[in-house]
Amino acid sequence: MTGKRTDYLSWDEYFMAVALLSGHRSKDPNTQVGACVANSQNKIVGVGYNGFPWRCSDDELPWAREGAYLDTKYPYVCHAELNAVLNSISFDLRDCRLYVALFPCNECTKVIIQAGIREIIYLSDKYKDTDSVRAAKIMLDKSNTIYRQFFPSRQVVTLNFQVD
Ligand SMILES: Nc1nc(=O)n([C@H]2C[C@H](O)[C@@H](COP(=O)(O)O)O2)cc1CO
Ligand SMILES: [Zn+2]
Repeated sequence: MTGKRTDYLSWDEYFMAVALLSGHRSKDPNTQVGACVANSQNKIVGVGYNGFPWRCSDDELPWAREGAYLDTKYPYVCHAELNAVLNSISFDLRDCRLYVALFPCNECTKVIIQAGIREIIYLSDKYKDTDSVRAAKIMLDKSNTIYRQFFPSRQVVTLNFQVD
């Protein structure tokens, strides 16, 4: 009997929680996505969330989902996965895992594969019926990149700023 805590976070829970926490930085009013890249030593090497590019003001670009293409967020927003890869401390993410709240789109999938990431762990696949996600899965299958949905054994992780 070591007295060790038993309810500590698993690695999967920990990295997914970091991804979700990062998503809380997103200004997107509809979908907040966070991503976290972990290496084979279980060290975090990059995090990101969906947002507009550097120096492109959140107050000037639109967050709309509908309307003329240029008046929506879609042409401008950087996806969480892209930011996590670009923010990472190493250019070479060979054998890393990417934790992300939402299944990657086809464009991020290209970046993920080219960076050397070998496994994607995701929570939601809410856009699975889109051609973007279909194309993503075609590329992931062909490149032998593993993807698996994460089914947590707990529903909530609470953060309390009040510590004693
Ligand atoms: N995997 C993803 N990572 C992301 O960061 N996003 C971002 C782009 C948008 O800012 C938002 C999706 O907006 P909506 O279409 O659900 O209102 O999430 C979207 C996807 C979906 O492919
Ligand atoms: Zn994407």
